[in-house]
Amino acid sequence: MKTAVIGSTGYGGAELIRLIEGHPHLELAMLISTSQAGDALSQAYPHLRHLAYTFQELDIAQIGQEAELVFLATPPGVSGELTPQLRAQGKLVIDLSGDFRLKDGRSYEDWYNRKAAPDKWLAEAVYGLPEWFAEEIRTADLIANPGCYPTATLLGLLPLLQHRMIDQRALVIDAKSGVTGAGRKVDQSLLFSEVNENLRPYKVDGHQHIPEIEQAAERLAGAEVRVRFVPHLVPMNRGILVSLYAPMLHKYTTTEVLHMYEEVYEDAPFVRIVESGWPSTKAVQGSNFCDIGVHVDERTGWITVLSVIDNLMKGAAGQAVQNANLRMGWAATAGLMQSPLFP
Ligand SMILES: NC(=O)C1=CN([C@@H]2O[C@H](COP(=O)(O)OP(=O)(O)OC[C@H]3O[C@@H](n4cnc5c(N)ncnc54)[C@H](OP(=O)(O)O)[C@@H]3O)[C@@H](O)[C@H]2O)C=CC1
Ligand SMILES: CC(=O)N[C@@H](CCC(=O)OP(=O)(O)O)C(=O)O
Repeated sequence: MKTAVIGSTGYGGAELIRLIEGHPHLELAMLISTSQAGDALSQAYPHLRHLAYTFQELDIAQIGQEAELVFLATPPGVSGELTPQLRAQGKLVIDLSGDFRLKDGRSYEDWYNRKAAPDKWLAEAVYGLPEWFAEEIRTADLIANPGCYPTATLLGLLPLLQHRMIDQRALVIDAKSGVTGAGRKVDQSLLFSEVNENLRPYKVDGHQHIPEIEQAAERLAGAEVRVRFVPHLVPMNRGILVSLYAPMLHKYTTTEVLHMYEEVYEDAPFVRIVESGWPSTKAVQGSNFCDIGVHVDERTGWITVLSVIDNLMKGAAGQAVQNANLRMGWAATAGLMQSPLFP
């Protein structure tokens, strides 16, 4: 299937190129760059110098002629503009940004502080978390790939809500991300000297992924969900660790809850339940896996869920390819079964 990547000089774009190159059914037809059109791919990404591609201008009409599937790996606000034009050309669109994840345009405007896409397109978009919303994704023409933090959080949280095991109004989510989560843009706060040997919270007073987490959680809970979410920046390249804490509604043992998770994710090839030891970001690095561990503290009646992903894989490009596989009826694992990179 002929594929275009818009935003191909960014980290998400580079990961998409790597995955599409190794995919049995996807073919890289166009690499779009608004800043480096005419340059060789190897100028932006020397590690891909074996691939003889040149970046092309953003030209919607040409994409219309040369590609069937378009991945948008662009900053917020861009796909809201481009997607209606691409859909008008009949293209299948998978958007890695937050532009189509929230159904309520006013909520997007509040949290992202920019104009939302038109309601018509927000209504058409399907939230692309394949483990939970596969039926809708199979027939979708516009897939809103989830955010990195929401992916790690929801894969850990939704089984508990589905089984009514926790108080959904008292969820505490402590999240930590590697620096590639912020993209390849130049930013003083992301300099080596500011990030290295440092651990710092950010957006403590409100992160744009809060409404996304609550929106998906409410679908499973059937009731209002409120989360207290605080992200932290960690001096490493890739990886997200989410630690989620909630009071349990009844008494369960860790073994019982682990068994429940095993059943829920029995047919999910990318979710690995960690039964002994604890999840760690290195164990999923470079892969599309999400590792989940749980612990019930019988003394306090609280559960801790620990969930890890590689933000650029299951948190972005890997999940986008997983959505393409599902939408096209290919094997869920097509082009995605790379083992994690270790050490
Ligand atoms: N990094 C991560 O872990 C995750 C990122 N995301 C989301 O995915 C999207 C991409 O993220 P990421 O790759 O990290 O970001 P980057 O900043 O690394 O790359 C974004 C790319 O978008 C292109 N771009 C910028 N402005 C425009 C424009 N006006 N029109 C078209 N293209 C433009 C640029 O490429 P060029 O100059 O070549 O056009 C740029 O390289 C973002 O929305 C992000 O929030 C989601 C989950 C995880
Ligand atoms: C480390 C870091 O800065 N991470 C980013 C993740 C951005 C992202 O994925 O945001 P959208 O897709 O919702 O735009 C952040 O916390 O804002």
